[in-house]
Amino acid sequence: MKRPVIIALDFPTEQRALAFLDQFPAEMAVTVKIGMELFYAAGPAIVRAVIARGHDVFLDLKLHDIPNTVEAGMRVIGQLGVRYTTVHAAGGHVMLAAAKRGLVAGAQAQGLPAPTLLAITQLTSTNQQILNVDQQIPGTVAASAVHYAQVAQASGCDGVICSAQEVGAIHAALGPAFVGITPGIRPSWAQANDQQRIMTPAAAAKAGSNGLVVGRPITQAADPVAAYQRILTEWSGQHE
Ligand SMILES: O=C(O)c1cc(=O)[nH]c(=O)n1[C@@H]1O[C@H](COP(=O)(O)O)[C@@H](O)[C@H]1O
Repeated sequence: MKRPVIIALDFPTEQRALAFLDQFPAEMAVTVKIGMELFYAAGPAIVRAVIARGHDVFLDLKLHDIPNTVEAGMRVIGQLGVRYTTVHAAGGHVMLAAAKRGLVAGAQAQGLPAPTLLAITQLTSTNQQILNVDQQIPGTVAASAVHYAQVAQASGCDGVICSAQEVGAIHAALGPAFVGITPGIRPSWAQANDQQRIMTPAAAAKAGSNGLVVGRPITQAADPVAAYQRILTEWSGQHE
């Protein structure tokens, strides 16, 4: 299976996002994540523009609403030609199953392969205090992440978004084929920012992560292409 280093294209405008991508050699296809900031600013047009340049798109809109609304939203996302998309596992079984149904129906309507549906378990910005006090969920963050992964798998999701700190436990509980994509990645030379449950690319690879999501350590680097390649080398070096 392809193990991508997914670049989080967290920019406020289409111009800034495309100018960032212009720094990469034309023949270098990458996987980029378009999240709420860029999508709210530039809509489906930026998704199509990035795909037209030959890149894979992970559309990260983290749907969480009543099942009917999520199913309808996913039907539209399924028509865009993206490789991955996200939903919140906290929405529960009925909503997650509706998300999968909508995504598959949308892709089929366009004759496209269905995107990989990834459920958010516990955000990498969540710590023990947020879990126990704000969310009123007892136990550890890791136990909650594994639980949400079980709900996601039982509902037809293809994998989860989790911290690399939990991906080993999720694979142990649910099998290695269930995809675990891990943000909260910080090379030793980068700042943590607002992330709480972080890991280096090498440690995430050893823990069994199926793909990294990396934003600021690449997008805010003085030389983003060099930063991307440095992370790629650290990450893929551990898989050989
Ligand atoms: O769904 C995500 O991609 C996501 C889930 C999560 O638990 N934590 C997390 O950081 N992300 C996203 O991953 C990216 C991380 O960006 P940096 O912290 O700049 O590397 C952002 O676009 C976040 O929205």
